[in-house]
Amino acid sequence: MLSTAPHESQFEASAPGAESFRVQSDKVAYTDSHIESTYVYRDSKVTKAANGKITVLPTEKVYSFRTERAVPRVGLMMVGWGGNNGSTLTASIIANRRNICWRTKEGVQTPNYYGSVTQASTLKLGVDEKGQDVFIPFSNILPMVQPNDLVLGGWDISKLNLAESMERAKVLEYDLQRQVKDEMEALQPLPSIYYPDYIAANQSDRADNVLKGNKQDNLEQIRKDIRDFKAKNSLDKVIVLWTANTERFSAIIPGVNDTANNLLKSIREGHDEVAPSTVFAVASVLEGTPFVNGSPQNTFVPGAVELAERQKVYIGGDDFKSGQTKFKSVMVDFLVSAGIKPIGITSYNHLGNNDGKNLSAPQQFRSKEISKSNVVDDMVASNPILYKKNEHPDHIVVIKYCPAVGDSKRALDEYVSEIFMGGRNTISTYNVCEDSLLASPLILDLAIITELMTRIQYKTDDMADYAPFHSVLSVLSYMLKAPMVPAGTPVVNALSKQRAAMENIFRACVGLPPQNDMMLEHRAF
Ligand SMILES: NC(=O)c1ccc[n+]([C@@H]2O[C@H](COP(=O)([O-])OP(=O)(O)OC[C@H]3O[C@@H](n4cnc5c(N)ncnc54)[C@H](O)[C@@H]3O)[C@@H](O)[C@H]2O)c1
Ligand SMILES: O=P([O-])([O-])O[C@@H]1[C@@H](O)[C@H](O)[C@@H](O)[C@H](O)[C@@H]1O
Repeated sequence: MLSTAPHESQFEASAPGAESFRVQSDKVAYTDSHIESTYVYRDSKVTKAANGKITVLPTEKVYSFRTERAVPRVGLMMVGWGGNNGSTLTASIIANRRNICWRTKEGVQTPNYYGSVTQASTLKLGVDEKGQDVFIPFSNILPMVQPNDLVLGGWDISKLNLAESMERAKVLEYDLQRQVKDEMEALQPLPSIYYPDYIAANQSDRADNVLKGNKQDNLEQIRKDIRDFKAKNSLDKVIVLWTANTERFSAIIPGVNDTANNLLKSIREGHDEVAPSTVFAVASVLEGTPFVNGSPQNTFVPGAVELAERQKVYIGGDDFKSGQTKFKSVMVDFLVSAGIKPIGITSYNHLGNNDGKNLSAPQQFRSKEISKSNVVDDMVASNPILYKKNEHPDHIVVIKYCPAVGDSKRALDEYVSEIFMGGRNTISTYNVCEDSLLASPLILDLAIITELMTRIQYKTDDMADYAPFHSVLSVLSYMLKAPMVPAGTPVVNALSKQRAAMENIFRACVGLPPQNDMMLEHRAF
């Protein structure tokens, strides 16, 4: 009998910062300071004998997790604070914090955090006594920083204050801008590092707020800025996040940036091949402050990664996955997992904001082309039925600068696939991505989840004590086009897998099993 019952579910939300639920299990303990869980991590080990016979052995490994419950006072320092993303996020947090509403031709708008996975998505906690799903806000799974509580600051090579930057960005409606203007005017980006060779020459007219001195002076100044910001605002923690312009790639040079000590020496000596973003990353790591790269350049040269690992400081990147690429990481996952073979992916967009202006220069475009092009590799590699070894779809990335469209990027994509019996399927999409309105919530999630990870430790039976995760925070991959992972570990771009990994790690921290969607209770009864 076909059921016409509506799919009813429950939604349980709690006041910001209040405990939303307790897991009743002998595998979970709630102390005043921590949530402690014991989690059985199950997987399958596959072995292939010489005769080709494959054996699969289910495995179990016990992890103990502990999460500090106290949410600290957190500062977010953005590099490129005066940019479209930085100014849009800042104004939006002010609007949410003060519940500022504004009028548009559609009527009265209210502030929200749509597009943030932590603030505007939910996860299934379980089922109630009627078998109905119970959902909670994603942010309720573990104690997380509330966006409204973030203390914002940062640097920019442009000396405009945040109100002038917001006006220059032309992202937010005037009626909202006018209501936050006073508070935004008081926000002034700190002078920043400017090495003209690293960003497009067309950015030079913005560079009127620039640090003097050599690279070592710059490093020490940025470290001091972080310390001063933390002290001035009585912060417990700071997260530094790069949302400044896309830089050209740095050449990886043995003896220059291949090890932590060589990189520190190169900064002392003022070597040309050390980018501003790498100086910021080194400064952050030396201050014990996590650093996240929202742009595509290779900020994290091998020496920077080694330094972060040595200092046990979290780093993450690269390049916010906000619209066109986010969609691509869903489309290709859908096609390949459905047994359909994409053979041509043509990814074109034009945008008219300053990001687009910077990307109109070849070297800066090349950085972006790399991060946008690699996003399908894991999905293609997962299906040798469709793809021979080293076979890939044709994947074209085109970005054009068109001032007329401003921040409202137009993404036109075409997916040509081989289907049943030699057939062809073509899917074309036209996606108007309001770039900064899509990227700003991701900056929130990157900061909030990075901070949460600094409060989670794990321990396995063969470890004497708890330890932090690996310094390269691959759990941030859902928000990033070119996810950084610990050396030798797999890169996952498929959006659904990225979200599941993040959710299930946090579920394990409160002793809950992974979400598996088997719904056996509705199938076998
Ligand atoms: N949807 C998106 O907006 C999106 C998605 C993915 C990646 N990104 C990346 O995020 C970054 C910011 O995007 P945006 O739209 O805000 O760009 P933007 O050009 O509006 O802002 C960048 C800001 O960085 C400043 N800047 C440049 N070099 C600097 C330095 N060395 N130190 C401090 N400030 C510096 C510029 O003056 C500018 O204010 C770009 O690299 C872009 O490629 C954006
Ligand atoms: O929408 P998305 O692909 O995730 O990301 C965007 C790109 O499509 C666009 O080409 C680029 O200019 C932006 O900086 C951003 O990277």
